[in-house]
Amino acid sequence: MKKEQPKTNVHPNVLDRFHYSQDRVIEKPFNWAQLVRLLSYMKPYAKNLLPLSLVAVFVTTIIRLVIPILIGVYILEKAIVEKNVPLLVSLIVTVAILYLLSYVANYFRIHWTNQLGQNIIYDLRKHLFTHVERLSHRFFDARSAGSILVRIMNDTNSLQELFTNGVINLLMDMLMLFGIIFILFSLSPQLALAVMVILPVMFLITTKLRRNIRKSWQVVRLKQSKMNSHLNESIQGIRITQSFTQERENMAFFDGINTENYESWRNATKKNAMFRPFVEMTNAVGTIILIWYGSHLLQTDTISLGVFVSFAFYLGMFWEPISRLGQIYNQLLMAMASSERIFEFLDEKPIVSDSENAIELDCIDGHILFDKVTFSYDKKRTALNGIDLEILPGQRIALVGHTGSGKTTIANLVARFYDATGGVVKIDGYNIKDISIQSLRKHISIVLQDTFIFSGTIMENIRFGRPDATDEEVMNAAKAIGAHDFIEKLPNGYDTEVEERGNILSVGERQLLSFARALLADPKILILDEATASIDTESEVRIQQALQKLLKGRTSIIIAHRLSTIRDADNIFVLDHGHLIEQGNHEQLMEKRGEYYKLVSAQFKMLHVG
Ligand SMILES: Nc1ncnc2c1ncn2[C@@H]1O[C@H](COP(=O)(O)OP(=O)(O)OP(=O)(O)O)[C@@H](O)[C@H]1O
Repeated sequence: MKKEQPKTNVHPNVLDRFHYSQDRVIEKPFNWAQLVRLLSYMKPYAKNLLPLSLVAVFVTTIIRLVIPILIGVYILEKAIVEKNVPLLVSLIVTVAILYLLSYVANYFRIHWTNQLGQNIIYDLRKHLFTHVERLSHRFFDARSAGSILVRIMNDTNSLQELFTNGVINLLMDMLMLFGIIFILFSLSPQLALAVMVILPVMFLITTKLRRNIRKSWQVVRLKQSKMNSHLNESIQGIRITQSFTQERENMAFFDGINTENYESWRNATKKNAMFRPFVEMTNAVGTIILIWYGSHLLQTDTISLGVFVSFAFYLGMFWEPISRLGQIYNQLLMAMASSERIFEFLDEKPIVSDSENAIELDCIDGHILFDKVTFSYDKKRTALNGIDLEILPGQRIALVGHTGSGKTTIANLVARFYDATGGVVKIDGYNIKDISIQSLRKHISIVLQDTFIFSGTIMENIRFGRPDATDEEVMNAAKAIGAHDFIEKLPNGYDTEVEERGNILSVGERQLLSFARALLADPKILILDEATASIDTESEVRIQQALQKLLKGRTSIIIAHRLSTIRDADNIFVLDHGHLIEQGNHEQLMEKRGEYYKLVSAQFKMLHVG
C-alpha cells in the first residue's frame, strides 16, 4: 500500500525552513586514472594477502570447472555406461576430494579477500582522517561537519564492498566465465553457440536493471541522510524548539521525510525483487534450448550423453558470474563516485604549512609583533587593515571593539590558523611563517567562550593539552584555578564521565575546566576569546581570581566585550572595522575620550538602565 504524504496544517514557511545540502550526484563517467589510484591501496598487501587471495580464487575456480567434466564425461560415459566399477569408485573418491578442496579453498578465498578489503578500508580511513585533521581552518570554514563525516564514513564504506567482494570476485567471475565458454566450445561448438544466443541480451538487461536498482538505493541513502540531518538538528536544538513550541511543525516536517524515506525503500525493494527471477528466467531459457537442441544433437549422435550432462552442469554455473559482473560494474561506478569525493579531500593541501627550513622553538619569551598586517578571509572583505601592534613578553593586553571589528582574527593570526595576506607577524623576532607550526602552537593556549569538552573523564579533559601530566599535576592545576571543589562534589570526582560538550556541567564550571586545562599546558602565550562573557557576576569573581593565576607570567591576549574584565590590562587595543584606532591603558584611553571611552560609557549606561 502506498503511503500518503501526510497532510499538514502548518504554515508553508515552516517547511521551507529546512535546507539540506546534498552531496554531489553519483553519475560520472568511468575514470581509469582514478581506478588505478584506488587500486594502489592494494600495494602494501602485494606480498601477502593479495597473492594468497589470488591463489585461493584460482584453485576454487579450477576445481569448480573440472568437476562437471569428471561427472559428465568420465563417471557417466567411461565408468557407468561401460560398467567399470573400480574406475567409478576411484572417480567418486576423486570428486569427493576435489569438492572438499574447493570448499577449503573457498573458505580461505572469502577469509583473505575480506581481510584484504577491511585492511584497505582501514588504511584509507586512517589516511583520510590524518589528512583532514591537518587541514587549515579555511577548509573547515567552507564545509559542514556532517559533510566531512559522510565522506570519512559513508564514502569509504561504499568502497568497502568493492574491495572485499568486487575486485577479487571480478577475477574469479571472469576466470569462471572464460573457462566455461572455453570448455563448452571444446565439447560442442554448435550446442555452445545455441545456448549462448541469449547471452548478450541477458548481459545488457541485467546491467540496465542493476543500474536502475542502484539508483533507487542511492535515493534511499539520500533520504536517509536527510532524515539523519533533521534528527541531528532536532535533537541539538530541542530546547529552542520546545521554548518556541514548534514541536508540531517539526513533527510535520519529520513526517514528510519519513514518508519519502518509506517510499524510496518500497521502490528500491520492488526493483530489487525483479532481479533474481530475471536471472532464473534466462537460466530456464538456456536450459530449454539445451534440452531441445541438445536432444536433437544426441539423436543424430553429434554429441555424447556425457557431453549433454556436462553442458547441463555448466549452464547452471554460467548465469551467476554473468549477473555478478553487471553488479560489479555498478559497484565500480559507485566506487568511482565515492573515491572521487575522497580524493578531492586527500588532494586538498593545508593552506598554512611549515616552510622548508622551519625553525623549532623549544622555548619562547612570548614577544608578539604585528607589522602592517593585513588579512582577508575570502579575498573580498578585509578583516584586518595595516595593523601595527606590539605585545611585550609577559604583558597582558586586551582587544576591544565592536562585533566583527577583527579581534578574533588577530588571535587567529597569532596561533597561525591563517597566514596574513600582507605584512608580517613576528614571535620573538621570528617571522611566524618560519616557525614550525607544531612548535609554535605548543607555546600557545586558547580558551574560548564556548569551551569544548571532549567525551571522557574530567581528568582526561584537563590533561588534554599535556597527556604526560600525572594525576597530581592535574589536581594541582584544578586547585590553583579553584575547580577542585566542584569536581570533588561530582559523583565520581575526577573520574566522572562527561559527554561530548560537557552537558552535565554549568557554563562556569566548563570555563574553569578549560582554565585548568590551559594552566596545565603551561603555555607562554595565552589567548582568552570572550572567555568570561556568559558568566554571572558571582561566578565571575571566582573566574577572575582563577584568571589572575592563569595569566601570571604569560603573554596574554584577552578579547572581552565586558570591559570591566580588562581594566587592569597593560595595554588595550581598540579596533574598528579591521583598523587599530586607539591604544593605551584604561586610564589613558578614558582620558582621551575617544572610541574606548564611548564603549565603556555605553556599557555603563546599559548596565545601569538595565
Ligand atoms: N571564517 C571566516 N570566513 C570569512 N569571514 C570571516 C570568518 N571569520 C570572521 N570573518 C569576518 O571577518 C571579520 C572580523 O571577524 P572577527 O571574528 O575577527 O570579529 P570579532 O571582532 O572577533 O567579532 P566578535 O566580537 O563578534 O567575536 C568579520 O567581518 C567577519 O564577518
